[in-house]
Amino acid sequence: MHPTNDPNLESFIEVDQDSHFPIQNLPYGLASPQGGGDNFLCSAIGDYIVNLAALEEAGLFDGPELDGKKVFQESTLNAFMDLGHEAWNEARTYLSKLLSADEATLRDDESLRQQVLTPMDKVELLLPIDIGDYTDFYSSEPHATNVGSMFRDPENALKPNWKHLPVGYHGRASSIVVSGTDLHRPQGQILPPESDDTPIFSACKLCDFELEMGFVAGKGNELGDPIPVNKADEHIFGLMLVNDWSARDIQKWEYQPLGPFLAKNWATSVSPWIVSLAALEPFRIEGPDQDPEPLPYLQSEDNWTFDINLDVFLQGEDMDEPHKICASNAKNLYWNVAQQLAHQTITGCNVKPGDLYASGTISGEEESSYGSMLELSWKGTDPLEFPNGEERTFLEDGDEVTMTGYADTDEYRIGFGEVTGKVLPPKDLGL
Ligand SMILES: O=C(O)/C=C/C(=O)CC(=O)CC(=O)O
Ligand SMILES: [Ca+2]
Ligand SMILES: [Mg+2]
Repeated sequence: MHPTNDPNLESFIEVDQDSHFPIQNLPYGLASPQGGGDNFLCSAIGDYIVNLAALEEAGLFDGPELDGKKVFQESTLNAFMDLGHEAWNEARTYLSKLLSADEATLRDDESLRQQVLTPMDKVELLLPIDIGDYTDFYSSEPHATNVGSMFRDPENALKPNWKHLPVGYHGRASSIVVSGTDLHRPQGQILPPESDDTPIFSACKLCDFELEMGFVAGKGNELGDPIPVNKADEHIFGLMLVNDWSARDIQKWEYQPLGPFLAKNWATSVSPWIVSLAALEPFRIEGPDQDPEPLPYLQSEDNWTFDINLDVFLQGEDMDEPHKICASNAKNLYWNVAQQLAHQTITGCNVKPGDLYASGTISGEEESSYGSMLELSWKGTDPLEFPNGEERTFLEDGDEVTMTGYADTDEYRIGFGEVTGKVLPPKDLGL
């Protein structure tokens, strides 16, 4: 085990047992101080934000990879990600040491601590990466089976390609927003119930979320040179929570034969934190049996996956608190991130630092682990009931959806924080 993952490692900063941010995590983000001042790239420990720009400025990242670099003075993580996995590991090792209980450099320097540590509730967290391209896969078998059954044919829910390749589509990067951004219900073409072929213009009536995880590409590849599946780790910087908001009625009418288009381009929300692959290393578990055996370019050594708990909460305007409506896990994915990246690039397609690759909706076998309203309410036929007597088939105006994710051991928890967003009423477009 890498020393930065040692469960016995402790920081001089107190961290609650159930905090998402023990010293073994050290996620990456971008903070904006509430009282004004410049944004800065950061990490987190317990209830504190760690200013990476200040640590760099103080010359404390002085290893062979990072010495003299100014990557943390930037307004996104892209330049740092472009340095590659050896630089990421060096930053993690140095940060882990600086924050550890038996290292005096930061612990005993009051003025440096003032510059570097800020209570988390004194900053706003922004999107820490510049996302050039966004791909969304479709990699959970229960989800693909459920959607295939509802949209097409329950007898042939999975298309013949599904177990041979990680099905995906190219999404829209410009509308990716950070947690806390509220969104207007989208409008567009939908089919009214009385027609099979003549659409109307309407606000979306079947507004949905999708529980997903995304990985962020770090170092890219040259056009023409695929990333081999067992080298994918070196190109994946870390993981985020993703809510791929979806307009199911727009989708149902527009999607054939090229796949989702406007149904999913109006917003995709992500957590402000990127958790590194290095921090998730202890949570790699054996993946599902893949039968038929994938083609060689998709054969991932040890066929691993991640064990990460994922929960979804919904709070309507008249509800006193958020209610858990889904408990799923990243291990419900059939295809892992290495296979997804190998597949994305096998044609020679190049990826760039900051590209986002979402997993697809992560549903498990149990109804309580379905990762979308479409599945939870079974296309609106089986409403969810809430303690205040309200029901939901799809999202209503004012509904706030919050997703959270964490991997657990007995000793500590590696969390992603949360991704949250509220559905606002449709804008008046004067149409
Ligand atoms: O099966 C379909 O027609 C499309 C299903 C989806 O909603 C695509 C999608 O966003 C992938 C996913 O989240 O799993
Ligand atoms: Ca999706
Ligand atoms: Mg989207």
